[in-house]
Amino acid sequence: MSDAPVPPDPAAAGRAAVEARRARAAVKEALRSGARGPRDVAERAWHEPTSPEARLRFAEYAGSLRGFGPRRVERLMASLGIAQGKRLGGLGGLQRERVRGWLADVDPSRRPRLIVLAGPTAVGKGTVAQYVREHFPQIRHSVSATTRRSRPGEIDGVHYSFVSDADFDRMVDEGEFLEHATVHNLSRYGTPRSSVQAALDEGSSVLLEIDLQGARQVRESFPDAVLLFLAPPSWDELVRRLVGRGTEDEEERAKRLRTAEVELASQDEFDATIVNSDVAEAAREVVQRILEAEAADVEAPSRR
Ligand SMILES: Nc1ncnc2c1ncn2[C@@H]1O[C@H](COP(=O)(O)OP(=O)(O)OP(=O)(O)O)[C@@H](O)[C@H]1O
Ligand SMILES: Nc1nc2c(ncn2[C@@H]2O[C@H](COP(=O)(O)O)[C@@H](O)[C@H]2O)c(=O)[nH]1
Repeated sequence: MSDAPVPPDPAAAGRAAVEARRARAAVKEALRSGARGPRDVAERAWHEPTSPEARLRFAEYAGSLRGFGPRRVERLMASLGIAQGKRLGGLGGLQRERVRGWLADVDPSRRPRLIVLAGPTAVGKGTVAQYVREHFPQIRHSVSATTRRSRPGEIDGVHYSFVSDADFDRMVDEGEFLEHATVHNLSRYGTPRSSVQAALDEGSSVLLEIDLQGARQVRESFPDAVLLFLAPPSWDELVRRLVGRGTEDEEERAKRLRTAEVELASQDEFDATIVNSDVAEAAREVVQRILEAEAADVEAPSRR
């Protein structure tokens, strides 16, 4: 094979540029229509430097907000010390802090919430949460720590932080968990306090996919958290999903189903039950509940 440099493909570059413009236009339209809030867009830009949000010019971003004409955008940029042409993803640390301060005034109509998604084993919590992750990037997801071994395909730091028993003990002792529990009498799981608090402070709601014991602990320490219970269409379907997933042996499946009976009996403790017959529909219902909760009670002081 030759080592000669591959000549650029102008047609492919042109197509990519058109696609990128389209993606930025979609973000602006979402801001204009109110489908996405300005805080969500800014945080996404800062967390994902290659995203369309990051490539959006600040002037276009601010200009997409209701009530922000060119003169107002110009004044805003001058007051925040942002030069013309600057992209959202290119803002420095100080500029980001100033933008966050401004957003706190401009978007006071939404309050970030802690959302618990619980439900029996294999009901589809992970599948629904993954759908939310892919289609509704404004909602953040907590990555739990666990002492269980990773399954094939699971990535440390993405699906879970896989830790030893000793590390888990240390994290408990140092108060690093917002809640933690031994689940199915097998392994320990815990929600990291600092990353969840950081996301809330940045104005994003955070979804916790945790068990019933964890849900109860969250309700104690965050009385304004929203607790959603994901239920199966039927018991038989739940068993089919657990067996079909094929990640547990017979003995562990039996343990999980025993926990599932207890969890199904606890639905009344939750703010809402969502039946997972169809993944996309269940995910949309979860997001709908989150948006409603963010918009509710904004005048009420946080009880946290
Ligand atoms: N609506 C659905 N219809 C059919 N199958 C589904 C649906 N939702 C999820 N599943 C399937 O059910 C199985 C279990 O899903 P998943 O692993 O997401 O459950 P879970 O609630 O996160 O389980 P656990 O609590 O044990 O971790 C998977 O094989 C998944 O593909
Ligand atoms: N209390 C908590 N429960 C958690 C947390 N992370 C996950 N879980 C729950 O554990 C079971 C089993 O999960 P699996 O990945 O081993 O199948 C499931 O119900 C999860 O929701 C957590 O941080 N705290």
